[in-house]
Amino acid sequence: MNKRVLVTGANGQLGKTINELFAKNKYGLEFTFVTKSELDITKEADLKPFFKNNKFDYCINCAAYTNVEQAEKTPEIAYKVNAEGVKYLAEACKETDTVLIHISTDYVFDGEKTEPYTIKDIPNPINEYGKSKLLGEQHVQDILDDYFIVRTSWLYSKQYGHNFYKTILKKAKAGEALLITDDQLGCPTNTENLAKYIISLIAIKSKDYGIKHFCDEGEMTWYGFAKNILKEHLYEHIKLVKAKNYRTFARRPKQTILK
Ligand SMILES: NC(=O)C1=CN([C@@H]2O[C@H](COP(=O)(O)OP(=O)(O)OC[C@H]3O[C@@H](n4cnc5c(N)ncnc54)[C@H](OP(=O)(O)O)[C@@H]3O)[C@@H](O)[C@H]2O)C=CC1
Ligand SMILES: Cc1cn([C@H]2C[C@H](O)[C@@H](COP(=O)(O)OP(=O)(O)O[C@H]3O[C@@H](C)C(=O)[C@@H](O)[C@H]3O)O2)c(=O)[nH]c1=O
Repeated sequence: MNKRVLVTGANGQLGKTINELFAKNKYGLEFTFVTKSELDITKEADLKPFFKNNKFDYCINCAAYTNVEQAEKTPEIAYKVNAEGVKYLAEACKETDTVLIHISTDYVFDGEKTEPYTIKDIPNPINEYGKSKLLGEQHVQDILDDYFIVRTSWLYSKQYGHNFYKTILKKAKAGEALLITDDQLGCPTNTENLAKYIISLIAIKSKDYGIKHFCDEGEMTWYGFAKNILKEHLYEHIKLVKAKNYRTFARRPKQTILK
């Protein structure tokens, strides 16, 4: 029998990628994609009947508040979605025996470790986005037994959404010189690879529940990532300057390579 899979936050870059790659019922999966306007995860009263009426086997939660800078200025919005909304989602999954595949972030770590972060390392987020995402993880762990928390890093789609990859291309196309921080180390992760990993958990009927780390190979700084993007698109003539202490509103962890 087909497994019924709900994807929340379907208008985001990961949601759209899952839709593009898997909506046509591959691997015997039957998908329902819901955008924020169709199912707002912070609306508890809408969420529970929706789950009860539909009987999903899995819920892939791609819904999140991902604006790291704005989260620092108005944290309550980030907590509402990334923590409270996730709690309601976990409760709805609990009541309906739905396995939750929840996506989290490398920004739950403080970045002070010199080695890659393992799933056993203790999170210690240094910005409001990371704190709100950690609280979301904790709700999932408190409420559910059958869950996957998939932490990933520096996510980008070449087609969909807002991300560093697209920002750099936009600036390069406009002929803007680029001043890019060289102070953080991480692994950019293409949404297509993450989407395949998530679906593989369902396809192989994994019951190895708990926290997972998934990122693409290749550690680099944002400067290095920008350099690669310019090279890929033959924009190597665009001026690219390493920034030390690039000023942002939110602090970012120095190194968040996920093992
Ligand atoms: N982007 C990144 O670099 C990284 C992301 N992640 C995590 O991966 C996951 C997917 O991220 P990504 O695809 O990049 O995120 P996006 O910001 O591209 O997409 C998130 C989606 O969630 C929607 N959304 C926001 N609030 C709600 C709500 N209350 N109810 C339902 N939907 C809502 C947004 O809608 P709208 O736009 O209309 O507000 C948007 O469509 C998230 O959990 C994120 O934290 C992890 C590491 C890196
Ligand atoms: C646009 C730009 C950014 N930067 C810096 C700012 C920041 O330190 C770094 C990355 O900038 P961004 O704002 O694009 O990325 P940021 O919002 O920090 O990305 C994070 O998003 C959340 C959702 C995650 O979960 C993380 O894994 C991570 O991907 O690059 C520059 O140095 N120059 C620039 O021109």
